Amino acid sequence: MATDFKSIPIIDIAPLLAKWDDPKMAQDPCVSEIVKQLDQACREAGFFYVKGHGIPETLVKEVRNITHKFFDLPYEEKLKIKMTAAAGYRGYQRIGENITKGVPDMHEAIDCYKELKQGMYGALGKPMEGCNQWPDSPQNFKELMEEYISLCTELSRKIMRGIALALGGLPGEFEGERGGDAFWVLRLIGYPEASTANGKCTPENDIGCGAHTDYGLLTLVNQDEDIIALQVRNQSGEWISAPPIPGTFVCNIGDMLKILSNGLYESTLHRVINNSPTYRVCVAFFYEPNYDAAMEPLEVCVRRSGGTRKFEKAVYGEHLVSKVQTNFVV
Ligand SMILES: N=C(N)NCCCC[C@H](N)C(=O)O
Ligand SMILES: O=C(O)CCC(=O)C(=O)O
Ligand SMILES: [Fe+2]
Repeated sequence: MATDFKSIPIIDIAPLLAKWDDPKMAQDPCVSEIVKQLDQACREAGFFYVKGHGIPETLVKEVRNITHKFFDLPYEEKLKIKMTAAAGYRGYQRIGENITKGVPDMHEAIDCYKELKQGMYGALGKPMEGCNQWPDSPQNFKELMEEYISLCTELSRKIMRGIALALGGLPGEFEGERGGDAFWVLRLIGYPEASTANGKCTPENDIGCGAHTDYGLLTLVNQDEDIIALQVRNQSGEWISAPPIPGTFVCNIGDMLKILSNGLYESTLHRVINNSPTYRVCVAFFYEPNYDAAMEPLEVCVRRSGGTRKFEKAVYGEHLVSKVQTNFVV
């Protein structure tokens, strides 16, 4: 968010996806063009839309539809998969349960995380250990989400190869020890329609999700069509809308990429306000580093940003746990 951007750029990443695996991808002129666009978007806004991402639109929609169906169920039914600390913070949370800067958010959600093998990361992994809780109804929920997670993981990995080049690194910069066993988070979120008085929506009353940054590397936002609710903060503090654009994901940078890039890219503040008369669903996929990866500024980024290391080492899993434990008072 280093500028006063007024809108969020759209990047067609199809040529990057076609060459993601090519040892000479960095020399390819079509890839270079996309890398340039990614670099500019990440420096200026920390947010961009991707089109040409290759995930079938039918699946993208179906994931939102089935999420609507789940949130339409009676409360008691949803409570069958209630999120608890003992379940590794996985499962359903009611409206107001997630807290941002001390204020309850007006959303309900199901949180899912990559499953960690018991004891795999010792004390570091313990708070997040547990099995994802999937509802029995609607049918096929788990299967659909698992397919979606797998496609989003692949897509994110390929976009991160473009971002690695944008930072002046090698394509595999975010693989291996940093991201070769990437952690992920999936949040299925429901934002109630704005409350109405005399048939009119009361503007700016309820914050669906308070201003925050995301925690990892890259977020892919799949939001309901026809409702404008996601807002991104620019340098002067204006809130710029990120309206839904069919066939795209909204992508944004997380805290770990801010560290890795030595602040060349920032994790931009954003929030959600659903002022529409319609219930809104968003499916957010968070692509993260390896759970136990220690993040520090890449050499090339330190050089490119004046030679001073701006951030201390941070372990991704520690960052996640500290966030999760302040989001929920369970
Ligand atoms: N994994 C992510 N990014 N989750 C987004 C939740 C943001 C709200 C949360 N209460 C917070 O304050 O972070
Ligand atoms: O609902 C949205 O559009 C975005 C949600 C979000 O920012 C988050 O869950 O981190
Ligand atoms: Fe977010």
